Amino acid sequence: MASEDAETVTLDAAGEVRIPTIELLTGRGFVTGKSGGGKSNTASVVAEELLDDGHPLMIVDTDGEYYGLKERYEVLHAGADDECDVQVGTEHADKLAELALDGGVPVILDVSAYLDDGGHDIVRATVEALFRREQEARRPFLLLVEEVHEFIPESGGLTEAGKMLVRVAKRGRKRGLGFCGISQRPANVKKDVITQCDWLCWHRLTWNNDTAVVGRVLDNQAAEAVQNLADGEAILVTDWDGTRRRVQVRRKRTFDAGSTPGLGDVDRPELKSIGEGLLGDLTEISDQKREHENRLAKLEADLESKNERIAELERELSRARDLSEMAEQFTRALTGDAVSSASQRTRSADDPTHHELGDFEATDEGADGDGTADTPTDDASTGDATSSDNTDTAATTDIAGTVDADNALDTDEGSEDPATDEAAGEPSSEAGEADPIRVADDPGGPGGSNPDPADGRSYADLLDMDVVRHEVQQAEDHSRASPTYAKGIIATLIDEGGPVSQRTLLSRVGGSSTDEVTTMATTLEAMRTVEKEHTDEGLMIGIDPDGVRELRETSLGRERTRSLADGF
Ligand SMILES: Nc1ncnc2c1ncn2[C@@H]1O[C@H](COP(=O)(O)OP(=O)(O)OP(=O)(O)O)[C@@H](O)[C@H]1O
Repeated sequence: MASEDAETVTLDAAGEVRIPTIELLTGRGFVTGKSGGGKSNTASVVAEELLDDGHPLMIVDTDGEYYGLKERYEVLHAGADDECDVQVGTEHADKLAELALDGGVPVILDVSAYLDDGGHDIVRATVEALFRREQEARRPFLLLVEEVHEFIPESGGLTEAGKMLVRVAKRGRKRGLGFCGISQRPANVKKDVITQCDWLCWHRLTWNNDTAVVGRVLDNQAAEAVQNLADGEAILVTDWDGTRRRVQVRRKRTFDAGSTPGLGDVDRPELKSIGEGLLGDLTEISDQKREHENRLAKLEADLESKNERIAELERELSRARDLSEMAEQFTRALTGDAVSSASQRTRSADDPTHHELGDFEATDEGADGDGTADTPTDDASTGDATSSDNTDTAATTDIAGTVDADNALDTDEGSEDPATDEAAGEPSSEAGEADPIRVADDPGGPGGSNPDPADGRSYADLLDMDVVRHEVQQAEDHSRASPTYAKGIIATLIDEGGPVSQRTLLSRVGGSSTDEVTTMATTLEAMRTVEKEHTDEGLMIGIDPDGVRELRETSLGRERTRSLADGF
């Protein structure tokens, strides 16, 4: 029966144990007793009494045993289990607090089915929301917490939920927020909280540690008495009237779910359903959360697929880079780099200072084995590609006819004036003075230009090439001269380091007349190894640098083509 006096609630069947409602709602209580002692029944009686009078409360139900209240009262059963009116998470905390405090809706926060820390999380969030909201609401409201030792243990640290409950226990009263902890092991509950309570209900306790707590909080007589209490019987201590009495709490009127194993296995009574309107707000939050989670899942899936696409594109890019690099190497091989690498090989292999005329007369191995002998026609096809090299302004040869590659390169880079380039044949006094190892500046005229200053080749270097030897051999073959006549002319031109007159050549290489020299020079000119020029001093014959360079380039080009072809 509901209390006749709205100012009090009655805990016993006889109606003699009355407690001021306000003390229950806003005070701090502690109900304890060993398993089966009757503490849950007592808590349910308190709840029934408050609900009878229309007072709201929230029960943190750790074992799913309070839903029986719904047999008589409209209580919102919120939790994780399907049997609950609504499934809630921390996102519902504010709404639960609002419904409870502003709407006056009694709530069972059933945390029995949450996994891991889920129960503590929702307790923390909801109690925090209640505490915050009570700042404004100031509505007398009782928070009942089962198995409170799990949240506020005597030893060990407090979880966030525990800290929040301690906060309510210590400061809730001023806001109208009452607190009642329930535990079967008082020894395990933080003593600060127990000793701060305004009302305490000690059911049967038998464990020494627990009765010792009774002894400390009350006295030895109580510690002795508490061990012999019957089911539902308790020592009730109330601060507001300073009394301690032995009472028999009545049996609760609503369904006793505590005596059954679980939510699903019980033959449940008809339970009062909570209004659809109340659930609407909570389910809307659930829908929003589900929508949010779906959106998040979709975004994560999109992100994953984009990451996969990025990885795929990166792989493609890497492959493209490899191909591009390959193509670049191929292009370099077909163009400049092959020339320069060939030049490098030639430079490192040849020591120009050791080129003797005897080398030049060595056995000719240069004839192409494949029958594609270098011809003047072939030479012309590559002549343009390197003709610009012929613009050296201070081309000089050293003692052995060697060109200093670096100096020549510097000079080459410094010559930007085409007019200067055209005058390349003129002797440069500066160049001659600047470098003591050079004994002959470019004298101009036939053979006066260095054939290839850029890569440091001397005439001897160039003429020692197989291709040139081949041309010289051809020249000899096409003339009636002695087999070494052409070589003799070339050797003399190299030895002299510049153009040589027809007569000088005759005296050096011998022969019946200058006509013989002229004929051979003409043949060599056709082969593009020498060039002739008629001057006041008579016919001057010199090395044809352009021709020799073209011969060389053509030969290198062929080498390159052959090596690339071999590579495929
Ligand atoms: N006031 C009471 N009068 C008669 N019997 C009672 C009373 N309180 C409890 N009981 C009996 O004791 C049983 C256990 O009660 P209750 O569930 O309240 O104990 P408890 O201390 O909460 O136990 P547990 O800690 O295991 O939940 C009840 O099912 C009931 O049979």
